[in-house]
Amino acid sequence: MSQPILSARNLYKDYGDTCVLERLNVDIYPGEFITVVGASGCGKSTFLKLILGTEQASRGELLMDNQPIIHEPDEQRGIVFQRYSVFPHLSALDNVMLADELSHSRLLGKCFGKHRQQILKRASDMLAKVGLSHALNRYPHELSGGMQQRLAIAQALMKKPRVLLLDEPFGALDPGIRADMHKLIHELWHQQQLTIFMVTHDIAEGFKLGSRLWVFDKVRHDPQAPERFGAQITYDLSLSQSSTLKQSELATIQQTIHQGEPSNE
Ligand SMILES: Nc1ncnc2c1ncn2[C@@H]1O[C@H](COP(=O)(O)OP(=O)(O)OP(=O)(O)O)[C@@H](O)[C@H]1O
Repeated sequence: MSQPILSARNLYKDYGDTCVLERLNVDIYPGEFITVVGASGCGKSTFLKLILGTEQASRGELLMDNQPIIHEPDEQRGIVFQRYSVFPHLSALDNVMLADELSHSRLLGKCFGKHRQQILKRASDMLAKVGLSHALNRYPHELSGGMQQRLAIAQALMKKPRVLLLDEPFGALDPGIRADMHKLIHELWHQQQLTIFMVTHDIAEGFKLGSRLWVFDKVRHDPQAPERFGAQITYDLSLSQSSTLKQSELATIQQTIHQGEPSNE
């Protein structure tokens, strides 16, 4: 088996006195598609931020290629949020070109001549890959929700990241559009040989898309001090074996995800 691309070793994340994540010990291998579910506020986005490098572990280690992860975002890690991943004042094409232009010309953020032509070609190809060839010059507010997420994915992939982080990327989309996005993300996963983490509130989406599904939940509770203990990975399922999942386990996972939400009864 290949070496892990990422490893958590006794990883904790606290905010002040609140423990959000505790004692995570896990290896992630190149090419895995990990879907992450869990109750609201249990620390799913925090885990993505630790991988992205915008947050740091409070204790323990997060390793990438067996080295401590770099504590700032870099080209190896791309992220797409549910909303607001793209710049509203730039056209689709300019949004996708921006990171490359900035890395060639930090001062101006604009390239000229041959460099610009190369970046333009790559950006157009990337937008074609996500099905946005017809919308190169449109601004984000002129795009539908699904198109905006396609744009955000194109932008994140321009730097050829090895790890793609998706924080509820399809949560705001209609079901039909979601199905199209599922197809797209699966194609890109294979084509670009990505390792993907995707947070979702939709367990069916988690099972459908992932090669591995994690459930985050607290295993220890202190009623006097709810902030004392953080979430751990309580289920780590290889989805090729998901058929062996018992109905009772599925019900438990569903309960875990929806705990704390108002009931409809
Ligand atoms: N910068 C921060 N400072 C202090 N507390 C924070 C910060 N970021 C997150 N938290 C807290 O950490 C906990 C986990 O937040 P996080 O956003 O990771 O949860 P989540 O599982 O992604 O939730 P949701 O499903 O609702 O998006 C929450 O209690 C949140 O209030």
